[in-house]
Amino acid sequence: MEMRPIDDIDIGRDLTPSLSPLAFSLYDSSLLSHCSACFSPLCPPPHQFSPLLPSSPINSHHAPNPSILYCSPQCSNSDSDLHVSSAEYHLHLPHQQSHPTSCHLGGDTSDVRVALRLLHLFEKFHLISLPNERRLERIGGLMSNRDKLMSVENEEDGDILAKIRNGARVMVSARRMRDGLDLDFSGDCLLEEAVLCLVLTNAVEVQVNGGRAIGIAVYDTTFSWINHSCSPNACYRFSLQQNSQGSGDSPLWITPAATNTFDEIEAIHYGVCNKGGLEYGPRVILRSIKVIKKSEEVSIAYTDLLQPKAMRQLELWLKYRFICCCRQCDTWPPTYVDHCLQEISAVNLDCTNLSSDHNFYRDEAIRMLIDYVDDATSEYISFGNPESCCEKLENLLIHGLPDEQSEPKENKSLPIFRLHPLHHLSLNAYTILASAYKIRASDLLAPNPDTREHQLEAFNMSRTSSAYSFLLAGATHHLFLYESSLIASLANFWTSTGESLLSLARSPVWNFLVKCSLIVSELSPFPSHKFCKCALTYKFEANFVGSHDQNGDFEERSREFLDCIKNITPRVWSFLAQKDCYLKAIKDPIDFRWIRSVKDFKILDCKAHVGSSDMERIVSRCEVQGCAHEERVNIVQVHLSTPSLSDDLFGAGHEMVVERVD
Ligand SMILES: C[S@@+](CC[C@H](N)C(=O)[O-])C[C@H]1O[C@@H](n2cnc3c(N)ncnc32)[C@H](O)[C@@H]1O
Repeated sequence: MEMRPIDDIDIGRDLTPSLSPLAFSLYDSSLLSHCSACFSPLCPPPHQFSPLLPSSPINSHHAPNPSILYCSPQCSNSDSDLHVSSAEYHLHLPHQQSHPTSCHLGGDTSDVRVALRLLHLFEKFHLISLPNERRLERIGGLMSNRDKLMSVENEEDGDILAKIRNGARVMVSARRMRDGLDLDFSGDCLLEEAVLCLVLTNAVEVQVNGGRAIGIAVYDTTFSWINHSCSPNACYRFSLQQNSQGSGDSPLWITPAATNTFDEIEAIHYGVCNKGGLEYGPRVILRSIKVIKKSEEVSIAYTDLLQPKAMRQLELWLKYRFICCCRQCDTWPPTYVDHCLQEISAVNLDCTNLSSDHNFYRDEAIRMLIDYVDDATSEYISFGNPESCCEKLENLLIHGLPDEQSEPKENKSLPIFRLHPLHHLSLNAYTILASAYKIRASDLLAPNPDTREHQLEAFNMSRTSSAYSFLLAGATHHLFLYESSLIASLANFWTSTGESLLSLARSPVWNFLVKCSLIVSELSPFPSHKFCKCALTYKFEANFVGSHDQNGDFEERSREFLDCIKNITPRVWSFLAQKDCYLKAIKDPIDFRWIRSVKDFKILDCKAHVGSSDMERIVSRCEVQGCAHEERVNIVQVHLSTPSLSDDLFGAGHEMVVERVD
């Protein structure tokens, strides 16, 4: 099945009203911090409410070891019945180790909890018709993809199969406990497996506050029949407001299209499933991000588009078992964006002598770089040490892989590989660094909020955090110029950057720095505390929220926004970047024209960064490499000098390896 528009669609239009979920659940990590019914953050006890069990009073926050919590009696009232009748109540979480259902689930249980809730819904609407296995490929119109997900071709497939099998057995146990049946069960779990596969195939992550994912939800066929593309023409956002379906909602602009008769027959279930949406929980709204012709398919991204092609393809295969053949994936040589996201620099690579060894070392280096970034990130996420995480990531960004990581093979010295600022690992690093510096700032202030010294240090960390946000947005902005579907991530990054800058300018230290003339004069009139939001955001909301003419002067607003960014960047960047070695080396966080693949390498663009004789060397080296290998060649923009921190880290010293097939 797929979805198509009912008419030609402009860019920036809501294509659906806000759609209610069929089932949803928080990730285990958010269960004690967010309400399980409305997903809003929980206040500290006693303003937390346990599920209402058949015999318990409504404010039963003293219930022993509840697995889920609500923010209000109303939320508890709405969801408790489903929690109990779906048998989710009988599914215990890993922290409740003694329970028979807990030992089978190693990781997060949200998939299993959503599957239990969906199974209950399907039974309620009589959508399950056992023992016909064919029916388990699609339930209520939603594809389970069971056959593909449960077939094993390699080791990773085996892990997924085990996860599905274990999850299905846990579901059976929970349902049998609910029904008072013997837990010693030896039958099959076909139905539970199919519903769990259906969740893996159709669930989307629910993101709040521009990016943080706190749970998953499954929507009806209007949303779930939309296929994936790595260059999608639509994106989606969530609304956590209760009863948000109202007069401001867009009408439905999309309709199903079937590719075979079986699917057409299944579409009969479409209406049934559509009536099963819950009246609470995260709602989803689809929006066009490109002009879409009536004959075109509507597509969204199932994966993070800021990953290079190989990673996107691997993720899509592991999660959904299809090979994406979209325009972005089918292009060879890879698109400019894919070049940028995947290629690494080799500092000491002698490019007159490129051999297959270098490709081998390069692949090894990529693996080591990924492991290194993972290790550094887990210092922060798993071990609560943001300082060590910052140190490791910045070391990597500045110096490349540390020496001990790249041991020489057979007495040959290895090329030193370095990430350039648009590589997907650099983008990951900026995200983590922005968050880690922010946490370090608040950790520093927590015990000593009034000490001027601590305030200043915390302010410096906050400004470094803002700078990394800015750099992430600027780098993504550059990629967006070549791939417009990156708009959804980009919008989130600019929003976080704006919020981070405004909170910096509202901090008490800002006024102190202004008084001491420590803030450069161009910045002192920054309209800090007057606004809690960007003035353009106010304008945008006034024009577009609730308006059916959403396309109105969208383009003009976008231009205004870009002008604003270009205007403030020179004034703001040097101030933000001044406390950080890596950031200081980046002259302009939104202008990355100096990173060019040879294909569109323009001498004029680079003259600003290197002298003309250097320029000639670059071009001639590229030509030499281009002629030297006929099939697959590495073209290296020559590293002109060993970069040092006092140099422009990426300007004169930058190089980038670009692969192409002649
Ligand atoms: C959420 S469903 C999308 C609707 C689905 N086509 C259907 O018929 O119900 C996700 C599944 O659709 C298929 N799919 C989605 N996008 C695809 C693509 N670009 N190429 C091939 N299969 C795709 C995969 O089987 C995937 O597991």
